Amino acid sequence: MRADFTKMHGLGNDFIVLDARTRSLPAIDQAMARALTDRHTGIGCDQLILLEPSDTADFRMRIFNHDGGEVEACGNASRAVALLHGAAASVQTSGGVIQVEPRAQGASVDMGEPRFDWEAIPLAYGMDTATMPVGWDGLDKPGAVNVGNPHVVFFVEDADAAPLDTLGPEIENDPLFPERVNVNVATIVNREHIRLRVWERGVGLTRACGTGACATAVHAMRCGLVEREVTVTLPGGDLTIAWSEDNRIRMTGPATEAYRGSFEWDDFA
Ligand SMILES: N[C@@H](CCC[C@H](N)C(=O)O)C(=O)O
Repeated sequence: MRADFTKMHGLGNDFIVLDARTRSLPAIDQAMARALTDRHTGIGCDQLILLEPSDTADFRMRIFNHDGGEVEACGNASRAVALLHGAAASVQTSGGVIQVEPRAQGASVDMGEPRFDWEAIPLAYGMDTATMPVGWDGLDKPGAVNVGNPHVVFFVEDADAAPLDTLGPEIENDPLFPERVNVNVATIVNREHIRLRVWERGVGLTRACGTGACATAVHAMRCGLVEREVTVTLPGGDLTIAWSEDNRIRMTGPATEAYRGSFEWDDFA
């Protein structure tokens, strides 16, 4: 069987989107997700996105990382699917229901409420998630936030100089994080601007991470370091993140369709 896909990205964090909302597709397992996301022998991307019908929202978005693992949330993909859908919609994810709204050249997304309890991150044992008493070779005292998926955030002098390629995988796989974790290193430029690099769980270094931008901005706001609306500059470009008085995170930024294509399902199954 031939299957259609759309190749999209949000600030260079790229996706294969498969749309099974009106035409069902065979089940996707971890091995198939890995085969499709492979940049040498597959189509290649950071995340594979599968759209399906939903009983509780306008549609459901499932997210598979580059390593094939299925995860709960993806901020950049939320904007991409808003663009693809072409209208405001509620989207069921395993991290919660989010609200997407296409905008000129992108989308704005209500990402829901952040969670700070150590059990909700999740961490292996209890501690203060605003200033965690832990460290890894010079990266220390991070904060932890769950914005649908788990994040740890380090404030550093110079995010570009942080050794994320070596410490990222170490921290991602530390037993402190039973579900593993996305690792953010951030520099506060001023009260309205943060620079950020992200080591994504199940992927590695990416050009941008929407949930990482949300988690980092909210942690910086929780620490009183920035205003309740900030620009977060990632290697791939800028996102605007706001945390409202009623505890909801709004992310606004670009999304792009790169091209469409099709592939033979059995070649990857
Ligand atoms: N690229 C994403 C996050 C994708 C999932 C993440 N790697 C995880 O494992 O939680 C984003 O834009 O938020």
